[in-house]
Amino acid sequence: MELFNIQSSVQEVAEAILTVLNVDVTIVDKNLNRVAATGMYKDLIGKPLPKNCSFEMVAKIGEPQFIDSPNISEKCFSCSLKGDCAELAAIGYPIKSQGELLGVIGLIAFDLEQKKRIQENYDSLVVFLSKLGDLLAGNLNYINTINRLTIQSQEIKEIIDGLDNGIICTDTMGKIKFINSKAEDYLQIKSYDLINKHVTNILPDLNGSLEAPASMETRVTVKNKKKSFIIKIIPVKVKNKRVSSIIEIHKTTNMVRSAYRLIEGSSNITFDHIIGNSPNIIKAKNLAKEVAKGRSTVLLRGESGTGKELFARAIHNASDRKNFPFVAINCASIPDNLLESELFGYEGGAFTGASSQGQMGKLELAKGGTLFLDEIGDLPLHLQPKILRVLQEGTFMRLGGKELISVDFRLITATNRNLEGMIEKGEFREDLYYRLNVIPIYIPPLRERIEDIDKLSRYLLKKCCNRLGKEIKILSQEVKEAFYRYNWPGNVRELENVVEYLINVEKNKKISFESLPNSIKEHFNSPLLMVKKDNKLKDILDNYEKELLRSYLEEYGNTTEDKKKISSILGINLSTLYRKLNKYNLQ
Ligand SMILES: Nc1ncnc2c1ncn2[C@@H]1O[C@H](COP(=O)(O)OP(=O)(O)OP(=O)(O)O)[C@@H](O)[C@H]1O
Repeated sequence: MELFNIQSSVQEVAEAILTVLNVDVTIVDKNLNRVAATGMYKDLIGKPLPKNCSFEMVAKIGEPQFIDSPNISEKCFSCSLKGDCAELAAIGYPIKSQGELLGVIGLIAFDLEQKKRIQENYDSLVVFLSKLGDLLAGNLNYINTINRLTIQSQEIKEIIDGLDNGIICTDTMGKIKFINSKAEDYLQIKSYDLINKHVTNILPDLNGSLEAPASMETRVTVKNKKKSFIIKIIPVKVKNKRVSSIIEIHKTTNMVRSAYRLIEGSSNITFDHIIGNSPNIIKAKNLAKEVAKGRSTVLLRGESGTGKELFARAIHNASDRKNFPFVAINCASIPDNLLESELFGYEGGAFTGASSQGQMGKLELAKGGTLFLDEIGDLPLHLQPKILRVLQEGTFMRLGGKELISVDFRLITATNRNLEGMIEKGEFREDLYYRLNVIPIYIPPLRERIEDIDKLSRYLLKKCCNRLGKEIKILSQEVKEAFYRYNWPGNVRELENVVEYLINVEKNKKISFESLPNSIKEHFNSPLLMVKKDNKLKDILDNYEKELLRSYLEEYGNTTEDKKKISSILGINLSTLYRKLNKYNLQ
C-alpha cells in the first residue's frame, strides 16, 4: 500500500491541518520520502528526509514522539542536518493500517508561537493525528480496493466473453446490465442496444420467468427473428436475497452436437488399427494417409466388410477435423422416406408425425467434422441433386424450414456398387458421381490379400479375447490353412465373426480344426490341401498350385477374359498362367 497512490488527498490533508492549527505539516511514506508538505518543505515533495531524521525513529518504533529543539535534541543525535535544522519543535505520528506502517505525519514548528501551541496541546494533537492517520489509511484502502475490483471485473468480463455460451445479466427487475459477445452473436444485436432495456425487448418469452426462485431451463424465441435457443436462468443471491439473474443462452445445435459426440464417443481409430502388410492394403493406406489432411471428397470402394468405415474413421482422425464429430449414415439401411429428414433435419411440425421441436439432421451434426455416407450407391435418385447442392453451395434448409443453414464438413462416401454401371442405367447422377469421386480409394477384398489373414486373425483373436475377458487363444496349423483356403466373401467382418465364434466354442487354448464352422470346414475338404504327409515338397507345392488354379477356374470361369482376371489377381502374366494350366492339364 503506497501513500503516493493517493498523493493529492494526502496533500489536501496537510493543507487542512495547516489551516486549522497554523503549523506546518510534512507527511512521508514508509520509505521516508516526502509525499506531502506545507511551507518551506513544499518544494521537497518527492524527496527523502535527511538521513537519520527523528521521523525515522517514529517509523521504526511505531509510536508518536515530541521532538524539542532538534538542533540539540538527543532524538536527533545522528541526524545529517543536526546543527542546521530550521525546526524549533516537531511531533511525529506513525500512520498504520492493520498493524502495517504506511508512513509518518509530522507537525513542525518554525517559530516560538507554533512551538508553544504544539507543546501545550500535545495530547489532543496526538488524538487528532491518529484520526487523520486512520482517514488516510481508509482512503488508501478504498483506492486499492477500487483498483483491485477494476482489474477483477475486467478479468471476469474477458472470461465471460470467451465462454461458448451467451450470457445476459439482468437486475431484479429484468433490466439488462451486461451481455457478452457470444450473446450478441446469437441474438444478432449489439450490447449497447440492449443495456438498461428490459430483457423481454429481445426475448419476449421471458416475461415472468425471471422470478423463478431456482435455476430453470426453457426454450425461447428471439423477437422478430426466426431463431430459438435453449436458455438457463440462474438467480444470483446475496445473503439469500435475489440481487440479479444470469441468463445462459445455448445454441441447441451445440448441445445436440455435444450430446452426439458423447454418445458416439470420440473413436480414436487410426491407420495403425488397419491391419495388413499386403501391397494392396499398403497402397490403399498410403493414399488415404496422404489425402487425410486435405479437404477433398473421398470415395471408398470395396466389397462389404473390407474396412471402408474403418478407413473413413482413420482419415477423419488423421485430419484437422479430428476434434469435431464423425457422423456416419448408411444410405441403404434407412427407408427412402426417412433418409431425407435424417440427413437434412426438419422444423417442428414439418410433416405428420414430426416432433414439434423439430430435429437436427446429420449434415448439421457433422459441422466442422466429417460426414460419412456409407452405401452411397443406395442414395435415392431424388436426394442426389439435393446432396449435390449442399456440396456446391455449402448451405441447405431443414425440411419445412426457411432459414439457410451453412455447413462445413468433409464428405467421405463408400460403396461396393458399380456406380459407373448405375450411371449408364440412369440410376446414379453423373454430376454427383464426379463430385464424390475426387479421390477414389479401392479397398481390396480379403481374398486378394490372403497374406494378411495370419496377422489379421491374430489381431482379431487378441481384440476379441480381450473384449470377452477370455484368455488369448491361438490358431492351430490346420485352422490357419483352412483360413488361407477359404475365400471370405464377407471379408474382414466375416473373419471377425468366425474368430468370435471360435473363441466361444473352443474350450482349449489352441483352436482346433473341429471347432471351425461347417462352411469353412467344407472348403478345407476340397482336394487343395489334402496333402499326404510323406510327399516331397515339390509335389506338395505342385499339387497346391494345381488345386489353387482349379479353384480359381471354378470361381471365375474359363474364358480368355476370366483367365486375364485370374492372372491379374494372382499377379502373374497371362502367358505364365497359360503355361501352368497346360502343365496341370487344366486347359
Ligand atoms: N484391415 C483391418 N484391420 C482390422 N480390422 C478390420 C480391417 N478391415 C475391417 N476390419 C473390421 O471389420 C469390420 C468391418 O469393417 P467395416 O465396417 O469398416 O467394413 P465396411 O467395408 O465399411 O463394410 P460395409 O460395406 O458392410 O459397411 C469392422 O469391425 C472392422 O473393424
